[in-house]
Amino acid sequence: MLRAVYQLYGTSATSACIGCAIASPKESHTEVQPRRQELSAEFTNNRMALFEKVSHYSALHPKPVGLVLQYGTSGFRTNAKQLDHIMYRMGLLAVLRSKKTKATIGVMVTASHNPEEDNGVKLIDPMGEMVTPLWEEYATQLANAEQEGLVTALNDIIEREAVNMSQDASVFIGKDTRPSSERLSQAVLDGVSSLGAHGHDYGLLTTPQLHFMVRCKNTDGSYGNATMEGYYTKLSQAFIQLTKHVPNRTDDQKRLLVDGANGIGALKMREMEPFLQNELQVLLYNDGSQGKLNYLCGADHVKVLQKLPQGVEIAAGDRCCSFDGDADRIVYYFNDSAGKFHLLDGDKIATLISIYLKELLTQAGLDLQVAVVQTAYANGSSTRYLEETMKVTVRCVKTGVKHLHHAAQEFDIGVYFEANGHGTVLFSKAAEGRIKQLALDPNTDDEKKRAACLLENTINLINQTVGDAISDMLLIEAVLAIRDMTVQQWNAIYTDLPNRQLKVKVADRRVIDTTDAERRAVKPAGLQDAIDVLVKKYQMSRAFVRPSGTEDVVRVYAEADTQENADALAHEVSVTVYKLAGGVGEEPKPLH
Ligand SMILES: CC(=O)N[C@H]1[C@@H](OP(=O)(O)O)O[C@H](CO)[C@@H](O)[C@@H]1O
Ligand SMILES: [Mg+2]
Repeated sequence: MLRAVYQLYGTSATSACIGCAIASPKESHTEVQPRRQELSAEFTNNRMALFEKVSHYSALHPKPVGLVLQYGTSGFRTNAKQLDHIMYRMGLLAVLRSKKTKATIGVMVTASHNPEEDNGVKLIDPMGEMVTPLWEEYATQLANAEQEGLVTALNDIIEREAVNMSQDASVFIGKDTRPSSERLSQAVLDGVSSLGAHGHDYGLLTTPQLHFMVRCKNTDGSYGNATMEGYYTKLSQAFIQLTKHVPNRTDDQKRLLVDGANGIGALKMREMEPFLQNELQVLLYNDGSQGKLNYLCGADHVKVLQKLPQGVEIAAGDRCCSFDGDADRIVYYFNDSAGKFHLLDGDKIATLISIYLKELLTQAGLDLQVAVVQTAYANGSSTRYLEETMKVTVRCVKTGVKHLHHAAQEFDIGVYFEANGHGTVLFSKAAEGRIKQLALDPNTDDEKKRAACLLENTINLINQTVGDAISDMLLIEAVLAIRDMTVQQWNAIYTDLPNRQLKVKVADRRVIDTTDAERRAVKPAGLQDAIDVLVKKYQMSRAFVRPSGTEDVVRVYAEADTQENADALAHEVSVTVYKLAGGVGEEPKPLH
């Protein structure tokens, strides 16, 4: 197994020019040559000892021969049985990333809304954002190296990134409540320690909480304290500040039903409750004491099936929300007095928050641009409302939070939400500065000061690193209270176009290629033309297809003037995909 190391370093010690520790052998500075050789030998010995340790421990986390996995839309995600070697290797990669960035890196063990048997892992960069795309590629390379090639693959990354191996490293690790998460996070820790680095294990916490911790650590506490208490204190204080001036909030207004998806979000809501000092009265369902994670409950179930989760006792008009399995997504809903279900998804959340922010900015007299970032899955009515009624800039990007986050960073205030409820708000440094300055300025008039203070507390309430169900929930609750709005009034801002999402199984989903933020298919030939013909048959219609980044399926989305038409269009497009893109199994059947 160690042959690769000897091949790399055995023949010529001076060729080991990695990082800044060793000067290039091509330089001909004769005076320093002996010292350099001495250093090189020591360096080589250290590196070999390190790699021997990596090899030794990696044998305890062996890769199934031939297994190929990809760092997908949201990290690696598959059946938990296939992930032990991936976890170990992500521990190694996190150490390299930490040395490279000279900062703490996060590793989260979770498979979010996937079934309980699955698991996954994602890396968190220094400011709490998703790891940069180039390192996603490294993650895939390292994950797929066969056992005997692991050290070579590791060394390749070290060389390409000129990682200084003598730099200290620090890695934060967290996990969700899946039964496999304990063992898998231990494998991450093994990877971290086999490269001689320090891993801090937070144990159970939500994905966005780990993102928060990483950012706190790397900003020396200016974002908050990197502890659970630090997180709860920061958010609950901001929430209490925001709601304390709202007159006569009734118990009904403070009451919220929360579906915890039988996951980590439920545990953390319980922990947070005392910090909220009864300003929010949470009735927690699917808290994990009985049901299975994500099973017939949680944000994804509610959004995709457009119906209530099991296990929630809802009365007409009750305001409810669902988290997903790692609490980075949230959707709201209610049943009206006729028993009809109404969903308030990521698009409705983005709209509510944008209205609130725009109004405060006007009151504060601050000329800051608010933009909303969506994906092709955003309901057409939301885009129309935002552009035509609210006159905000709307940007459409590819599916996946990293794309939304990136686009949102371009604006003073970027509100981004996927329709499924994953999103947050980003404030540029300049925008934050101007808001804070106005709140402090003794010459600011009362109305402006009030608006600036509300904006300042809003910033503190938002987890700007990534979508966060708890933080988003508190923000929505605060906005509804401040604006004295009911969930019904919020829902009436615009009416969703009926829509349908379907999945089609094909032999190889890579035969589909898309453009225009995934709204048009450029491959296979003829597919887009066929979709265009189908779309023309219906009123107010739109449809697109794209290969999923997290499941082995092609996703179909359609919307139209009525639910029947949306269903029919989605079905017809599914059949077209099946026929033109190599469908497998039975041909899709009509929904009705
Ligand atoms: C239509 C849809 O909801 N797609 C989800 C899903 O991605 P797919 O690439 O569609 O499988 O999982 C992603 C990760 O959680 C999430 O970012 C995305 O929005
Ligand atoms: Mg999630």
